[in-house]
Amino acid sequence: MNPLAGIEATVGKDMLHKIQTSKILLVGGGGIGCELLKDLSLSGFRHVEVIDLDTIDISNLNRQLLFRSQHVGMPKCTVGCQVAHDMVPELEGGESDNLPEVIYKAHHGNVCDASKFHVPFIQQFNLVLNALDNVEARRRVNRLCLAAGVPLVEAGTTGYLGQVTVIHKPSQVACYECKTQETQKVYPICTIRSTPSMPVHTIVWGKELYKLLFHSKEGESMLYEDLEGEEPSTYMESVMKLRKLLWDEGTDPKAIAAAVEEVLQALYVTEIQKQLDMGRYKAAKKTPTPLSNDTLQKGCSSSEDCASASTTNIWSTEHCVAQLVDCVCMAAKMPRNEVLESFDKDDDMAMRFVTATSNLRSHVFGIDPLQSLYSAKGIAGNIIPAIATTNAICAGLQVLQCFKILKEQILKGDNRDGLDLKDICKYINCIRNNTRNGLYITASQLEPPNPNCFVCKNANIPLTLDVNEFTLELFLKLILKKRLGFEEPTIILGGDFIWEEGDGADSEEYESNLKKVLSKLPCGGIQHGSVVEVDDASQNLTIQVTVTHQDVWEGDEVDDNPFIVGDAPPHRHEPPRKETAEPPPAAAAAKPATEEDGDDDDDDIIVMIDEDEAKAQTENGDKKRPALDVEGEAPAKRAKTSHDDEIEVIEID
Ligand SMILES: Nc1ncnc2c1ncn2[C@@H]1O[C@H](COP(=O)(O)OP(=O)(O)OP(=O)(O)O)[C@@H](O)[C@H]1O
Ligand SMILES: [Zn+2]
Repeated sequence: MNPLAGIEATVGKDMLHKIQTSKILLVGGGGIGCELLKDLSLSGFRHVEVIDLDTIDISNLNRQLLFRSQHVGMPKCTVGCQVAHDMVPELEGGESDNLPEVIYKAHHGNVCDASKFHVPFIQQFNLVLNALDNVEARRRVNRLCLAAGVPLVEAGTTGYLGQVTVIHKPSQVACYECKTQETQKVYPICTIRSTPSMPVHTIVWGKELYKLLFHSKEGESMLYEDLEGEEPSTYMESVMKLRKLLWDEGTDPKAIAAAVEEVLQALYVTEIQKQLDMGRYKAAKKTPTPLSNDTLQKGCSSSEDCASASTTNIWSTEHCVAQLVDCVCMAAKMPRNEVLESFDKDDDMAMRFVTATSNLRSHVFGIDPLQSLYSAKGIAGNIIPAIATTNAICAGLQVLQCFKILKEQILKGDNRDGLDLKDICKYINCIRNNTRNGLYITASQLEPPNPNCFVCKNANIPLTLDVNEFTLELFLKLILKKRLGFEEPTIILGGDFIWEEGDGADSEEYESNLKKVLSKLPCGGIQHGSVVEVDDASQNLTIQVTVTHQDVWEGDEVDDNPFIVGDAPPHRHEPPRKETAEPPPAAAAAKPATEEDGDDDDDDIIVMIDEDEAKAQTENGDKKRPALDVEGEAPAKRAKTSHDDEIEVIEID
């Protein structure tokens, strides 16, 4: 019996032959990647190459079906390729002899490595499948495929939700970067500081409290207040005292324990009572209740073993107090450089600290439910558990899109540019609650490119900054690399080179420009109205940036170096205009960047904004379509488009 008879009956002889002779590149060998490898091999694909940078972790085994416990520690791509290779069905009677050899080739590395994965590499393949979990890598593959003219079948899942789409420049369809990738949830600062109402608010507060105690620069925490300033919160003095003791070497552990008790008293009793006395919570739905002195004292004198406390049970308030004392005393004993400056969900002490501190605050503010360490970790790290079934469904849908592309390639022969997938492929959504028509999987037409997309439409980028404060170094790091995804930028001003890097570049020649502010660069410098050209040969990308100079914004420290990519708002500190129905400029809520932004923790998708900005955002509504995969954030529902009425059931044609 021919093991591929089923496939042949479904797709036809010519298509099966195309499947057997095509070359496929798969980027990412994790949850979706394993499903894809299984689907591809069982469908008869004989040449598949996989790029993945990771090794197999024990936590992957529940859903990454090609891996077993003996594979833990080995590269995902190597094991995935071996297992999938052995699953490719061979035909009986030597019929497979006329077919190309079965090659499942692993590339253990980062797809952003321009020395290995470049446009000519991509051009070897009939199509590329993405099974990634982060924006940076997706952005890179998007650009490589656009430059190479190779179709990309992109997918992402978040819990029960999944999306699949096809990107192909010659087909004039939207690319991955045509829409802003929303990666941050926004909470007003005042909610976090004074009026929390949800567990996530107290967890964010706990992370900031961690920073206030352990970060080398206390000002990095949004809870920081200057003791010399106007009416600092009552806890600032005791927190600063504890910080000093922690930073001084050889402090008596008893002094630390006493100082922690003082901080707890100030945070959960004195400050709350002060706010109540000032009538702050008169109109609030729930009035906070200060922590009882009895709980504080019992917790502080507890001798429970905190390090091995349950991670799945909810700790009592007394135990939370004991945990905080234990965490701070433990940090005091550690060498300074071993205590993390900012919270990391994978650091045991940091996680115990944040669980305890946020639960005490939730208790005081009557916020339900209190969290176990395990569930607090989910919220703090914004983890939505991956669901194997969603991955399997999306991978299957990706392979169906592959069939459509390959069928079109049979019709168009070798003419890469003649391929038009606009009306062939679909944008597919997997949803948790069915549509009015009872569908859980919906498909709509691929959207056209965004005319303002600088990646696929070479649109000019407006950039607003202070040219007398911004150095070339910051321009490269914060704007070109971090914000715009350039790998090896070359900067040209009025026809002359200002900066060059990458293969064969003579960066040393331009080294002296790095520390210069933009207006003082050679060739007349970058001034108000200058048009700067930036090339990146590694991704065949050339852009033009039109610079608008704006003096350092009122109220901002020069060191914060704010900038706005996109249309600048009339004035960043202008109050929201209530009467206007006009949507805000795309970048109006852009967060001022600091140099530290480059070290952002990927898990930290929560930002704080001030009340005015928060109101402006809610009043104007969020018009963005959610990202294909927003790490850890439910893509909710796709914004309604003109195509949404054309929902259809997926079928193989
Ligand atoms: N820049 C990159 N280059 C190559 N592979 C990448 C890159 N970024 C991510 N990946 C790979 O993409 C895969 C994504 O798979 P998945 O979302 O299942 O993540 P995971 O790390 O396996 O699971 P989890 O994060 O849930 O533990 C991972 O195997 C990861 O190694
Ligand atoms: Zn685009």
